[in-house]
Amino acid sequence: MKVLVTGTTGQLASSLIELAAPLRDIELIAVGRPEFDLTQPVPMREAIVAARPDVVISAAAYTAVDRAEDEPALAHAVNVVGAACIAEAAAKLGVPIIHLSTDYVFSGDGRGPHREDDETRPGTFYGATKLEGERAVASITPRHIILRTSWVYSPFGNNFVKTMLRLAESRDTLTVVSDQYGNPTSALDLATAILEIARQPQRDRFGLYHLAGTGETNWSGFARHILAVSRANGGPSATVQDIASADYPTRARRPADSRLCTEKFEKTFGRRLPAWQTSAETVVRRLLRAGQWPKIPEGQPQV
Ligand SMILES: NC(=O)C1=CN([C@@H]2O[C@H](COP(=O)(O)OP(=O)(O)OC[C@H]3O[C@@H](n4cnc5c(N)ncnc54)[C@H](O)[C@@H]3O)[C@@H](O)[C@H]2O)C=CC1
Repeated sequence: MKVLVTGTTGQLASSLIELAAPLRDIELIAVGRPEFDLTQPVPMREAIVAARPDVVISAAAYTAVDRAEDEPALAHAVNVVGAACIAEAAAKLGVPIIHLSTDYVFSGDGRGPHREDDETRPGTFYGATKLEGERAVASITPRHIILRTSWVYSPFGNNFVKTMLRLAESRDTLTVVSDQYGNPTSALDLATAILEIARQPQRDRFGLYHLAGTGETNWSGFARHILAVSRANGGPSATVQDIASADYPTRARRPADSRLCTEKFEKTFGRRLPAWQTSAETVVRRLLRAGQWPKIPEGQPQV
């Protein structure tokens, strides 16, 4: 079967490309910049229709949470108009779309874990555009599986794991916020689950789901685990000191508790993602083996 993914360099798209490469039953086609830009979604929509995939995975997004506050039009163009155009292509072909969304649709002021039908109230422009994107996709085609995920990391792109390793190379102590709770999710785990869904997109499974790594932590707990694994494997290490979000002001205010309840996904698809600690260990060890982690991303590393 042909599976098309939007984005060619993102964490999830890269994970899908890597995992699908050895598979005989899946031909993965990745479309993205520079040829296809979601701010010019019509050519992308036409390219998708012309490729005639059996399933579309809408993974590309404007994910710069802080910058979105200052570039609302661009974030909206990509996350709402772009997402809608991808859904239109899937609808035109009559094939299912698997669309990615975020825990940041929740304000995080209440207590998690959040269920799919809990009240959404994004506190960031990024979260607001992702929520509007979800709604656009759902209104364009009933053949949708919308997956809200959280705190994504992987061997690819920029993410919190790489940032912690990089910072630990040059600092003895890292200060990390300890009052924001969530579920770290390996893009490789997410991609594995998505490929499985793509193989069997039954009608009675269409809908909105939460899908994230099993277990929960806060950012400083996540950092401690990353650095403990790194230390045990001869990589960089540092002491992690807890700080409050109030002491680490960011342009966009992050949810305090954006934990996702994944029960609905587990009941429907009969599986859950591995424990976040195990998957984080796999990614840290892989990064250490590769011996490199790209430069620290601009601004806050959290999405
Ligand atoms: N990274 C995270 O922590 C989280 C991500 N998500 C969602 O999961 C999905 C996958 O995220 P990641 O792979 O981590 O994101 P990423 O930031 O690693 O990759 C985003 C991809 O979108 C592409 N993109 C951005 N603007 C584009 C445009 N104008 N035209 C074409 N492509 C464009 C980028 O080139 C990149 O390939 C996204 O929908 C994101 O909103 C949800 C929760 C957390």
